[in-house]
Amino acid sequence: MPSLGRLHLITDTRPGRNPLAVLRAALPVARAELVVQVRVTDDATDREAYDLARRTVALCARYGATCLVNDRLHVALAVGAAGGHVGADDLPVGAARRVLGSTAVLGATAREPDGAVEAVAAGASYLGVGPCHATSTKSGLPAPIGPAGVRAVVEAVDVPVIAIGGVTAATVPALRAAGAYGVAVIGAVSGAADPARATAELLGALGC
Ligand SMILES: Cc1ncc(COP(=O)(O)OP(=O)(O)O)c(N)n1
Ligand SMILES: Cc1ncsc1CCOP(=O)(O)O
Ligand SMILES: [Mg+2]
Repeated sequence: MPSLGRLHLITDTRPGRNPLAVLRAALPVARAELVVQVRVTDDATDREAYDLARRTVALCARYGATCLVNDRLHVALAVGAAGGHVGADDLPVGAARRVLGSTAVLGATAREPDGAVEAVAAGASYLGVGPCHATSTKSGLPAPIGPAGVRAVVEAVDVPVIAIGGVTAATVPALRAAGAYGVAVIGAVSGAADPARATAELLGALGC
């Protein structure tokens, strides 16, 4: 399996956002260091998810970036994405691994060490850990775990830990110091006035 990029950019498909424009800005800056996770709103149709994922796979291929699909693993397979990401409301990790096959990238959401160890045993190749900080991008989340919560998971597993939730360039150093391999963001890039510059700042903070 090729090495995982350290900056995960999750698409923002809420009304008024333009995920493909954001990707066109971020990809030339981050190239192979970028993992794009196609995440659509729950009310999006599979056809809408497929169309965005298909275009994202093509864009990523131009820059050597990796494309993953959130939740909808049949869409990941249909567009030839490198893999997918699942959480508590999605297919269990073991089932997701069977769907995607042994060589795919499979991310799983974890919040504490026990869940993290279980996810890795079931076949996760990286963990998305959070929310690290407060965020308004996703509702219904539990309290933030902070860098200390990230460290607890890092110490329990031997796969890359990707910190998520309210991550900005300013909060990256503490997350890296806690052992995070990389970070996943939505707002820090999609909500930025200049997404290319925001991408460069995140990469700089990650030491890439
Ligand atoms: C890298 C990364 N980490 C965590 C998540 C959250 O996944 P999940 O808990 O399934 O929530 P949704 O994103 O599906 O709403 C993620 N997507 N990516
Ligand atoms: C999908 C998800 N899962 C945990 S936090 C989060 C949202 C992250 O978005 P942002 O980077 O804008 O806080
Ligand atoms: Mg999910």
